[in-house]
Amino acid sequence: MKVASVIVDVPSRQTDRPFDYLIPERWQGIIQPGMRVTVPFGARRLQGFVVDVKDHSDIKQLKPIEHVLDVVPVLNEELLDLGRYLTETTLCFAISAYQAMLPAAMRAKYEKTLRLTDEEKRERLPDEVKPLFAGRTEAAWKEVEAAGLWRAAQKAVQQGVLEAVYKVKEKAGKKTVKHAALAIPSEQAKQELGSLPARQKEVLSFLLEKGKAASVAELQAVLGVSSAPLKALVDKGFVVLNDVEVYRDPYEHRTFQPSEPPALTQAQEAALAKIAASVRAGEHRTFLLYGVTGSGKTEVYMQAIDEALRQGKEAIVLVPEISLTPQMVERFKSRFGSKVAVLHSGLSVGEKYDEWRKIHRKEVQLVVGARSAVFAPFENLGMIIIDEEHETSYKQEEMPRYHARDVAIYRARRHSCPVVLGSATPSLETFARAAKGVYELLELPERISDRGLPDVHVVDMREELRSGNRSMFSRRLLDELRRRLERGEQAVLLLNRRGYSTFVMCRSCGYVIRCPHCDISLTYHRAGERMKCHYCGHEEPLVPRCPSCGSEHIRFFGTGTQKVEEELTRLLPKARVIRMDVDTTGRKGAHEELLSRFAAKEADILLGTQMIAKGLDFPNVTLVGVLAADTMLHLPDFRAAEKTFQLLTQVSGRAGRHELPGEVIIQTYTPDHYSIELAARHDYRAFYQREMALRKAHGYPPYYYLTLITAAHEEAPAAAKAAEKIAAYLRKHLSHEAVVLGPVASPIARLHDRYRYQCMIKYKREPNLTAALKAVIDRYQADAAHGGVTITVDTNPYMMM
Ligand SMILES: Nc1ncnc2c1ncn2[C@@H]1O[C@H](COP(=O)(O)OP(=O)(O)OP(=O)(O)O)[C@@H](O)[C@H]1O
Ligand SMILES: [Zn+2]
Ligand SMILES: [Zn+2]
Repeated sequence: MKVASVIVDVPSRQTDRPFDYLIPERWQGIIQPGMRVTVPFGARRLQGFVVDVKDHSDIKQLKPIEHVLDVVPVLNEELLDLGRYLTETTLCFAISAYQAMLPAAMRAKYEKTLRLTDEEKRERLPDEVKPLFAGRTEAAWKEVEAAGLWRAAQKAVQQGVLEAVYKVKEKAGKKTVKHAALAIPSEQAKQELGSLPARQKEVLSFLLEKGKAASVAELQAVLGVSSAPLKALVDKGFVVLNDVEVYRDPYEHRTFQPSEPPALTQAQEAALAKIAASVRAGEHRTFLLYGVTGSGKTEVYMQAIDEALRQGKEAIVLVPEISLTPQMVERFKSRFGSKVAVLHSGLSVGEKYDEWRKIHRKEVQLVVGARSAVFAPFENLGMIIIDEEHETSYKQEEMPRYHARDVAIYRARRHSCPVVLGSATPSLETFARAAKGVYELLELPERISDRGLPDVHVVDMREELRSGNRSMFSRRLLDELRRRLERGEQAVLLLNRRGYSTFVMCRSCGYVIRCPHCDISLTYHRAGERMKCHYCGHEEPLVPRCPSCGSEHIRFFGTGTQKVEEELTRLLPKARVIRMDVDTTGRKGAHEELLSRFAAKEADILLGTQMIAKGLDFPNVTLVGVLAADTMLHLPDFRAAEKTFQLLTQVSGRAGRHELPGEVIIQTYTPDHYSIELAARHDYRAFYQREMALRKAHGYPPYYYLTLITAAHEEAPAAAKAAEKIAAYLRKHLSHEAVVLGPVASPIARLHDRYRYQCMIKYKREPNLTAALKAVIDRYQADAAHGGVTITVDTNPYMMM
C-alpha cells in the first residue's frame, strides 16, 4: 500500500494537518512530496499539496487521490520544510504557507499542457509518447492521462525533454514565434538536396547548417526568400513549423549597456572581502552592511553576487517594492544580463509565472525581487541580500505573516551561505543584533563622491505662520527652489500623503468626517468632489455643511500632492513639475515613464510621496525638500519616531549624490523632536542610542517581543468580550514574565464593518506562548462558526493599527 499525506486547500484550524490518501496503482512511483493533487474531501473535491509519501497509514478506509496536478514537484524538500517553519513561527495554516511560495498563476485552475522544450529533443521523447506529439509541440494533460502515459511523460519532464505548462490566459496575446525545423533526419535531408529546386534547396541547406530550428522571420531575412519554398518543404514533409514560445519579458524592449565593475573603495573592498570569504567557505553568516546613502552598497552586493555565481551558486536580492525602480533593475541587468529574473508586483500574472519558471528550470542564477522572491525555488543558494532591510514592507500583513528577513536567514542557514542586510538606517532590531555580535557589522561610513552628505536645514513652520506666511512653502524652500530653476538644477519634494487634501474638518466645531465603516478620516478627492476611505474604499460626495453643527465653514486640512502641485505652479509658474503618487502611477509602466522623464531633465521638480524617497540616483538633483516632516510622527505606533528618522534620512540621501553639492530643507511643526534633529545631523548612532533607551524604558522591541491579537465582530460588545476572554486566558496560561496589555479598542476601531479590539503580549522568553496562542486560535476558530468572531494573531507586528 502506498499512502500520500496531503495538506488540503481549506485554510482553517480544523483542517490544518496532513490527511492520508491512497495512491492508486497507476500513480505509484509518480507521486512525490511537493506535487499538487486533487482529493475527495467530504462531499467536496479539493486541491492539496503532497507533503509525504509512505507505506502505511493508521487510517483504515483510505480514499484514493483523484488527480495529479504536477508532473514534477513544484516545491522541493527545503521549501516543504520552510512551510513547516512558517506554520510554527507565524502560526499560519500550512496551506497558506505553501501557496505563498508559488506564483499566482499556479494557484488558479488553468488549462495545462505538456510541451516539447526544444524541437531538437523530439528524438529523445520516449517511443510510446512520440505519437502524441506527432506534428505538434504540445499535448493537453488530459490526453496524456487518457493514454496512460503519465509515467513516461514524467520521465521526459525530468530529463528536460518535456515541460509542464500552465496556460495563463492574458489579453496581451500569445507570445510565440514561428520556427522552422527539419522533420527528417539530417542524413536523409542531405540526400534530398540534389532533387530540389534552388530556393527550396537554399532553405533546407540553411536548416541543415544551422543544426536546429530557426525562426521563420530570421530565415526569410537571411535568405531573402518568400514563404513559398518553405511551404513546399512543409508539404513534402521535410520541414515542420512550430510555434515556439518566447517569454513575456517585461524588459524586452530595453537594451542594457553591459557594465564593468568599478574598482572598489577601501571600505567597499573590506566589506566585500568578508562577505566573499563567507561565500567561498560555504558558511552561514548574517552581515549588516551599514553604509550611508550613496556609499556604494549596491556595488558591494553586485560583486558579492559575482563571487557566488563564480562558485556555481545562485543568489537572491530582495528590494522593497517601491525602490524596485527601473534604475535598480537596470543596474542588475547590465551587470548580469540574462542570468537575472525580476519579480515584482508590476508584472502580470503571466509574466510573474514566466520569471518563476526561469528559476525553476534553472535558466537564471539570480533573482531581483520584492518580498516574495525570498521563496525563489533555487536549490544551490550562495547568497541572499536584503537591501533597505529596515523597510516594513518586508513583513507580509496577511497570512502567512512572515518577515522576509527571517525567511532569508532560515534558508541561508540551510544552504550554508551568507545573508547580507544592507541599509543607511538599519532597523533597531538589526542594529542591536549587530551591536551584540549576533550579526557581523560592516560599515561604509562615507559617500563615494567626496562631496559628503548634504547640508540639512530644519525650518519651523510655526515661525513662518507667525510672520505671516500662510503658504505650505517656507520662504527658504521657495528661495532655494528658485535658485535651482535659475541654475538648471533639479529638486525633489516629498509629501508623505496622497490625494488632494487629507481630511475634512469643521472649523466651527472641530468635527472630522470619518468613514462609517472604518473609523478613520475620509480623504477628499477633487475628481468628482468626493470623499474616500483608504481602508475599505467607501466613498461619498463632499458635504456642503458640517453634519454636526450645520456650519458652512467646513474646509480641508492637510495637503495632498495635487494641492501642492497647484500651489507650486502658482508660485513658480515656470517650473516644470512631475507629480508621483498612487494616482499618477496606477497605470502599468507609469512609474518608469515618469522617472525616465525626470532623468531626461524634462522636469525641474519631482513631487511625490514616499515612493520617491528611496533608491533614486539622479546626478542633477541638488535640492530635496520635505514639506511636512511630522505627518508620521503622530501615528499610534511605537515605531513612529524610527520611521520618521528613516524617511528623512533616505530622502535626504537623494541630494548631491554626484559632482554637484546637495542641500536638504525639512519643514516641520515640531523642529525639536529628536528624530528630526538627528536626521538633520545625519547621526544614526545618536538616534539609535536615544531610541533604544526609550524602547527599553517602555518595554518595546528589540528589548521585548510583541504579539498582537485582534478580535473582530460586527457587534462591538461581542468583539470586546472575545478580546477580554482571550486576555484572561493568556494571563492565566502564560508565565509571570509575560505582560498582557488590554484589551483595548484598536486604533482603527472599525474596519470593513467589524469592530476591533486588541490585546498585546510583551515578553522576553515565553515557553508557553505558542501552545497558548494555538489554543486561543483553536477555540475561536471553532467558535467562529456560531459566534462570528474572527481573531488574528500577529507574532511580530509592524502594523499597530
Ligand atoms: N567603487 C566605485 N567607484 C565609482 N563609483 C562607484 C563605486 N561604487 C559605487 N559607485 C557609484 O556611486 C553611486 C552610489 O552608489 P550606490 O547607489 O551603490 O550607493 P548605495 O549605498 O546603494 O546608495 P543608497 O543606499 O543611497 O541607495 C552610484 O552611482 C554608483 O554607481
Ligand atoms: Zn461643525
Ligand atoms: Zn472604510
